[in-house]
Amino acid sequence: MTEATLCFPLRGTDGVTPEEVLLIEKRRGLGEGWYNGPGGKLEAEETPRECAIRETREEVGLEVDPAALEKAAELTFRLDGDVHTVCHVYRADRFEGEPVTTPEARPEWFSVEEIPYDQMWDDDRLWLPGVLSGRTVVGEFAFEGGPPLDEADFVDHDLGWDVPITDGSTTRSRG
Ligand SMILES: COc1nc(N)nc2c1ncn2[C@H]1C[C@H](O)[C@@H](COP(=O)(O)OP(=O)(O)OP(=O)(O)O)O1
Repeated sequence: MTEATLCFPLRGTDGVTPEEVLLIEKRRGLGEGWYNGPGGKLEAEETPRECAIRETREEVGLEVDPAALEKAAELTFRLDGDVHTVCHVYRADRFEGEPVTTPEARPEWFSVEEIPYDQMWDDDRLWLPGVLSGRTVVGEFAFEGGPPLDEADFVDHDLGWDVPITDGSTTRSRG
């Protein structure tokens, strides 16, 4: 089982819903060629928050303000019945720097009204709109026909909205 993060930097957050979200076109690894948030796998001894901040720095060069990093979702992705990845999802409305392309990712700002769901993981259209509107969600998603996960079929899901979510690792003692 892999533990991973996603971070969604937001612009224009004066109202309830932000105007824009920074996505990356993933240039290598799982989900290559699709849009997603910056993110990746937890390293040894790293908390999910530390991972989200590090991955956003490494993938697009933005320095997220830790005080503005808000956990929005905890998503479990199953492949052929087994837990494949637990993913901690964050919103961030304060950060420094301008996004840059790196070997891992090409960043692009999108209006929240024009997110390219047809070029993203199949599950994203089910939870990302709620996350961008400030809600919390715990979700479980079933894929079949892998590995790899990004060649499997999305077959089922279960979502719990507006629930309290913890901000620690699901498998490690440090939070
Ligand atoms: C199954 O549905 C998924 N949906 C979304 N939106 N994101 C997903 C899904 N499954 C995995 N992810 C995310 C979780 C991670 O942020 C990335 C995969 O990261 P990767 O395996 O490339 O991890 P890195 O640490 O960046 O890679 P390196 O090992 O190359 O450093 O996808």
